[in-house]
Amino acid sequence: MAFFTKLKERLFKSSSKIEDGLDAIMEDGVEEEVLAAPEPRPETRPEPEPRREPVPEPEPEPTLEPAPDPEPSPEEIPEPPSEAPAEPPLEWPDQTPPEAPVRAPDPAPAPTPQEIPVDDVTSPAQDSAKPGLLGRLLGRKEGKTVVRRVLDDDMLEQLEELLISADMGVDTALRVTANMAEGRMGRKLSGQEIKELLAQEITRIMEPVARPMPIYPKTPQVVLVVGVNGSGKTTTIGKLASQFKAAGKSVVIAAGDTFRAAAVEQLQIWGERAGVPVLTAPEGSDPASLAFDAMEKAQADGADLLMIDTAGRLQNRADLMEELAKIVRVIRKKDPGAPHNTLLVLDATTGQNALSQVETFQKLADVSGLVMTKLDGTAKGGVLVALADKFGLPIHAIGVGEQIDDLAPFDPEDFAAALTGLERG
Ligand SMILES: Nc1nc2c(ncn2[C@@H]2O[C@H](COP(=O)(O)OP(=O)(O)OP(=O)(O)O)[C@@H](O)[C@H]2O)c(=O)[nH]1
Repeated sequence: MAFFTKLKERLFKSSSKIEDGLDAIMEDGVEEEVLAAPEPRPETRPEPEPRREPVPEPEPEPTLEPAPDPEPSPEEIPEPPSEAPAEPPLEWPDQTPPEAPVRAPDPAPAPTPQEIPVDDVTSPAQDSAKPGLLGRLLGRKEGKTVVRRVLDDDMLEQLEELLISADMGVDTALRVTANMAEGRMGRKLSGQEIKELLAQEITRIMEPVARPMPIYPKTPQVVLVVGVNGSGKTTTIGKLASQFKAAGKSVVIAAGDTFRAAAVEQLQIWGERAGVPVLTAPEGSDPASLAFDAMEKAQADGADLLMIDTAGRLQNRADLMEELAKIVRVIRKKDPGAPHNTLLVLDATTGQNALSQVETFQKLADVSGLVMTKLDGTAKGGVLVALADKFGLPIHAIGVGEQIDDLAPFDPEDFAAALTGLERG
C-alpha cells in the first residue's frame, strides 16, 4: 500500500526509535544464544594443530610445542572480526540524540549526519555504529542466524521502558507488554516475532478507535474544530475541506478565531487551495456571531458541511469555554442537533501533553473525535496508543505533513507496523 510506505517514511522517527530499541533489547540478551549457536569459524583451525604434538622425534626441545600460534581458548569466542573493541559503546550515546536513527529518508527534521549512512553502508562499519554495547555481537549477526532471546522479566522490563520512552505512557506500556508476555514467558522469540507481537497489541488497541469522521445525511453538517494554538487546526480544516470537496461535497469554512488576524489569513489561504469559501469577520468581533452568519450561509447555499475554526487560547480557559459554549448555543438556534462533530486537533509532537489536552477540551466542549497532526517528524507517535487506550475517542485522521494531501485516514495496522518498524508486504 502506497500510503503505508509514505507513513513509514514519515513516521520514521517514532518507528526507528522503537525499532532500534527492540533491536538493542534483542541483542542485549542474546549472548547465550550466540555462544551456544553456530559461528564455528574461530574454532576450526586451532583445534587440529595441537594434536601434532605426539609426533615422532622424541628428541629435545619439548618446549617448542606449546609456543606456536594456536591456543585459541574457547572462551574467547565472543571476539568476532576485531572491528569494534570496547570503546564504541561510549561514543554511541553521544552521537545519537534521542531520535536520530539510522534510517532517515526525511531530510527536514534532524540535521544530523546519521541520515546519510543509511542504506549504502551494509557493511560491518554500519553495524558497529549501531547500539553501542552490542558492537561485538553484531559482527556475528551478519550471517543468517536468527537472533532469539528468552522472554523473561528482564526483557519485559526493557520492553516497558522502551514503550514508555516512545510516549505510550506507563499504564498502556504495562498493559501492552503484559499482553505480549501472556503465555509466552520463557519462550525464545526472534526480533521479528517481538515486533509482530507488539504490532498486534498496538493494532488491537487502535482498531476500535480508527473511525473516519461520520458523514450524516442531514445538511449542513456542522463540524466544530477545537484545539490549542498551533496544533494544526487551520491546516487540518484546509486538508479536510479539500478532501470533502474532492468527494463531491460542498463545504463552507468559518474563520472563528477572530482574535488572530494571522489565523484568519491562513484559513483564507487554505480555503483558496481547497476551492472552498471562507467566511471571516472583523478582528476582535464575536466568533459566535460569525458562526451564526456562517450557519445561515451554509443553509442558504445548501452546503453539505460547515467547518468552524475556533480559538485555542488555553491560557484563559474560562473565556475559551464561554466562547465555545456561545458558538454552540448560537448555531443550535439554527439546528438543535449542531454541532454534529467536535473535532479536537492534537499535535503529536507534544507527546504526553496530548493526554491532558484531551482532558481539558473534553471539559470545554463535547469532543466527538480526534485528528492527530505532525506525526511526521516526531518520535512521540506512541502517544496515539496511550490516547486510544485511555479515552477511546475515535481517531478520524492523521496529519503527516504540511501539504494539502498530507491527511490520511487512520489505519491501525499500517500505524502499528510503521511504529514498530515491522515490514509489511
Ligand atoms: N509537519 C507537519 N506540520 C503540520 C501538520 N499540520 C499542521 N502543521 C504545521 O503546524 C503549524 C501550525 O498549524 P496551524 O494549522 O496554523 O495550527 P492552528 O491550530 O490553526 O494554529 P493557530 O492558528 O495558531 O490557532 C503550521 O506551520 C502547519 O504547517 C502536519 O501534519 N505535519
